[in-house]
Amino acid sequence: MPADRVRGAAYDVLTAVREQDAYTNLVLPPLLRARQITGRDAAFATELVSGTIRRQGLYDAVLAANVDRPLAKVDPGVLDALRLGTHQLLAMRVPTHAAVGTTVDLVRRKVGHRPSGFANAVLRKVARHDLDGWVRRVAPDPGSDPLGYAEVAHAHPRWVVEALAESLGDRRDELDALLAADNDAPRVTLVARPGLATVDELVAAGGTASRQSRYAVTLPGGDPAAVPAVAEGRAGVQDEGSQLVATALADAALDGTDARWLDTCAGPGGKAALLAALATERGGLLLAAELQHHRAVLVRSAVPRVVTVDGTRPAWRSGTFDRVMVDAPCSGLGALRRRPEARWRKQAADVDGLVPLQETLLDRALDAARPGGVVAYVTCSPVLAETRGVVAAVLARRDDVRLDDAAPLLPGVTDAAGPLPGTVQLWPHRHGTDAMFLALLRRH
Ligand SMILES: C[S@@+](CC[C@H](N)C(=O)[O-])C[C@H]1O[C@@H](n2cnc3c(N)ncnc32)[C@H](O)[C@@H]1O
Repeated sequence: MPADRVRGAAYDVLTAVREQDAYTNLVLPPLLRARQITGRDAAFATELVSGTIRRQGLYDAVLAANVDRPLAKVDPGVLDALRLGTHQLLAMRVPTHAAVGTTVDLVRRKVGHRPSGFANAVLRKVARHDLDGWVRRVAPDPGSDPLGYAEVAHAHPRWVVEALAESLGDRRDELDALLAADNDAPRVTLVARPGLATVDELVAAGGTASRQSRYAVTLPGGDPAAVPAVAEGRAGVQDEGSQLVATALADAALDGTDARWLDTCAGPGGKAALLAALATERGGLLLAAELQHHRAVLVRSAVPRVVTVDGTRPAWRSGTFDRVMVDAPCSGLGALRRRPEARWRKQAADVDGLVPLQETLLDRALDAARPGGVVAYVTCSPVLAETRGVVAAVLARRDDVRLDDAAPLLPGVTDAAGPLPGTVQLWPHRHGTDAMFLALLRRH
């Protein structure tokens, strides 16, 4: 059983996420390093924190059924500890005596002696049923209220359930699988940056080559920074979907020059690093642009030419680039696996606010492309307003652009038709990737 300092670390991350709006992915790794929590203990802490936050909506419904007052009246620190205990009981196969005993200890150490009896009583009640048993008790009937069931059983806010259901279109029967995939920890996937590292090198370091991206290798676990190619910046950690959309842009057929590439929304630089390596192999050059200076600085570690500019008011001449990537700021509803707290923080109104920016960024990116040049419009969201809506709106007001067929540019990928002909939509439950959307547009 991991020592209590592991659960103490998990509790402290939950506190930072709740009190300071911190991001799990930014807070957890340095905290584990600072407390010298490594190996299996680090993996346990990561699953404890991420799983607890992802499923918070469900765990709160379970706890509400076992507490005799509204959860809002429970001390927030005690509630965090109860959520951690509930995740261990219902999803981590920690024996009841260990999950309950360590949570009661945690409450005593972090909050005080008084609420420890309460925590003990509540968790003993939670331990009476398994996860499925609790879902049957606290979620609406899936037959009569499928979206209400999905909201509670898979712990997603209602508006997210509705947006994802809509984005599945005529495959709405996959909703449960999609939402369940959002609750799984994503595999750690590496990219072998072309010309700098090889897939064979990463396989020799213990990874498994993927059949979808020709540069992707998945790791069985452990710390990716321990792989020498990653430590040296020749390889990186990158979702396979991100690799696929970047290579699709690089592989699109092009007549004429192929030397000037642009990434208009480059920070923190994952796709820019891959595109820069591919451009360099062909004797070309990538210009990476990013609005926020601190994110532009991150891009610089892997890309030589980086500028801090607003992609809606570009500093480059129109009609000059052969290939352009617009990886637009988006709701991120396709990457919920990776950002445990994101689903609870975002609002439906965020999408409405993003769409005009996405349209303008795509418009300016099309201006930047030369006649015959190709533009990839990418989101890590499958929400139709951000994908189909943006592309259709921009196509409707321009007569110098057409939509290319992107599907043949992802030869290892099947069953990924997007919401407009020729577009691609990847899915966590079908492809094991983030739900990346890709449209390839061509200037003429
Ligand atoms: C989805 S992220 C890009 C991720 C990046 N391509 C990668 O693979 O690492 C979108 C980025 O667009 C940037 N951004 C937002 N508005 C922008 C604008 N008007 N011009 C340029 N970049 C912008 C955000 O700061 C953010 O870094």
